[in-house]
Amino acid sequence: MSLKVAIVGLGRIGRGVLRTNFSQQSGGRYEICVVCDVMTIDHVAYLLANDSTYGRPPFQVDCDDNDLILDGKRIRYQRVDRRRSGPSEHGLDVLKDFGLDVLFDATGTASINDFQTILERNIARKVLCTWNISGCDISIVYGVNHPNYLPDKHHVISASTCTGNAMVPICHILDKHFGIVSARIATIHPQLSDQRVLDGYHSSSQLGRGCAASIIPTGTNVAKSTSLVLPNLAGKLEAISYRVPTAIVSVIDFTAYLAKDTSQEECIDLFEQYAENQLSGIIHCDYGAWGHQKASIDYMRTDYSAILLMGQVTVNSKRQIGLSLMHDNEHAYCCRVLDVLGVLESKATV
Ligand SMILES: NC(=O)c1ccc[n+]([C@@H]2O[C@H](COP(=O)([O-])OP(=O)(O)OC[C@H]3O[C@@H](n4cnc5c(N)ncnc54)[C@H](O)[C@@H]3O)[C@@H](O)[C@H]2O)c1
Repeated sequence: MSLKVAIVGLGRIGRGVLRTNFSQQSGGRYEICVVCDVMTIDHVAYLLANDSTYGRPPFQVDCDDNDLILDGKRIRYQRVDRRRSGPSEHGLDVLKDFGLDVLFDATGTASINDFQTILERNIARKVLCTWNISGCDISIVYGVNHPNYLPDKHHVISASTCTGNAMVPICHILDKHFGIVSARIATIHPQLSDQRVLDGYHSSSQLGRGCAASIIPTGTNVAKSTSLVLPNLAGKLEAISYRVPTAIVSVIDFTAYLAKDTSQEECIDLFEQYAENQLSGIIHCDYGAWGHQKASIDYMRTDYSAILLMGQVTVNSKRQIGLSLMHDNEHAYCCRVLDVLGVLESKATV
């Protein structure tokens, strides 16, 4: 059964999922029948065709008054604005006509009540979103807990966050084999659209600082993302994020205290085994190029949720492990969103 999907929010992630869906399979891996944003349709076409980070997409982009046209395939565009008072005014009710299986929300601005309304009004059978939303039925990190998805029980689904998708598989391995006593996670994250370009007012003072001028310490939900999927780690993780003036690819610097003794060799073997077997396509062990460590930009457009820099794996005093991870925070995340859609599709009842 091919899922009928709507994308609401055509920002970095919404456009990324649209682009990746078309790049993975001619005509699209899934049937995205309608896409929505507050922008006019010409703005969407312009941003899809011209991307400062990834360049031009590998398909032709065009539009008319109602449809985006990607390599000749029409996708209906619906202008919506959830800030207006009720569902009939904000435009989402129109989506009922599409018989949607999944409304994929990549706005970052919706509430759990918005999602409940979508389900109650039969606008879509499932909602999938791109952040940790309180009250969702399940947070899925593909590769680790996606078999736990139950179609009769889980209707509002989170695909976790980009850093959650990187951190959870690694924590899963370490906790299963050695037990994590406590850990500190530092993410070094590229600029995001929630930051100011120049110093100005923002409800978070740090995110109001000019994004190109500084390395900006800020909060991150990665500890929450991780413990939502691995509840055994609740209360054991602390995290900080630094926003840096780059466009793409995140780094995670990770230190954990383990409950059992181990060695650098044992950990390297374990990561290699997982990368080749249970977590193939999700984690990758990277040894650089000709003995040289690559730079973050070299990992742009990689599909893996987490790339382990194998030259940086350290074990001190048998119980303290240090790791460096990299991941394309947009593209790899969009690949995982499509994988989660695949899980919903495989368990969909006709
Ligand atoms: N950028 C990343 O690296 C990344 C990775 C994983 C998850 N996420 C999450 O994905 C979400 C979106 O992030 P982004 O970087 O794509 O942000 P973005 O600002 O680039 O995109 C958000 C889009 O949603 C639209 N939008 C906002 N409110 C809307 C509304 N009420 N109705 C319709 N459209 C609306 C905006 O116009 C914009 O086009 C956030 O929750 C973020 O945490 C981002």
